[in-house]
Amino acid sequence: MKKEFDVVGAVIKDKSGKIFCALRSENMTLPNLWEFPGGKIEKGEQAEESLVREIWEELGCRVKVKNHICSNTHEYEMVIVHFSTFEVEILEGQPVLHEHASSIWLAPQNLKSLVWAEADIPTVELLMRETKK
Ligand SMILES: Nc1nc2c([nH]c(=O)n2[C@H]2C[C@H](O)[C@@H](COP(=O)(O)OP(=O)(O)OP(=O)(O)O)O2)c(=O)[nH]1
Repeated sequence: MKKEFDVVGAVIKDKSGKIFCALRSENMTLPNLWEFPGGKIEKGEQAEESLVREIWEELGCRVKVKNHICSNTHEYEMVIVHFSTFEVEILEGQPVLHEHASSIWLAPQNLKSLVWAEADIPTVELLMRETKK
């Protein structure tokens, strides 16, 4: 049986509405794919708590979790990921890459120029649709 994980991802927007996108490094699972920073929800954690912890570990900044954006399940070759994204606001600091290979701030309409982890596509499409309204 495939392993299943609950995973949270953060949609961080700057003042102009650009979104923070992070590139998974070669030594991570799903290498060289773009994602929303975050990670697996650990036992006993709420999704929001995990996201605050993961962003602190991965990007060294303090964040507040705002609204839920999207939840979906994606079956990869090796694992099944239950993925939820939330908009987060930076309270303190700026993202510094501790684990990712690279990062970029992109306007929502340009998000599709990156190659995303497959579980992230529903969030990417929703963010792109929102700006067209
Ligand atoms: N963080 C994150 N993981 C994602 C995204 N999309 C997606 O499919 N994933 C997958 C990749 C991994 O299989 C899983 C999360 O793993 P991770 O390596 O980021 O999480 P983690 O730091 O808690 O894991 P670990 O290395 O401590 O085991 O979810 C995304 O946008 N952000």
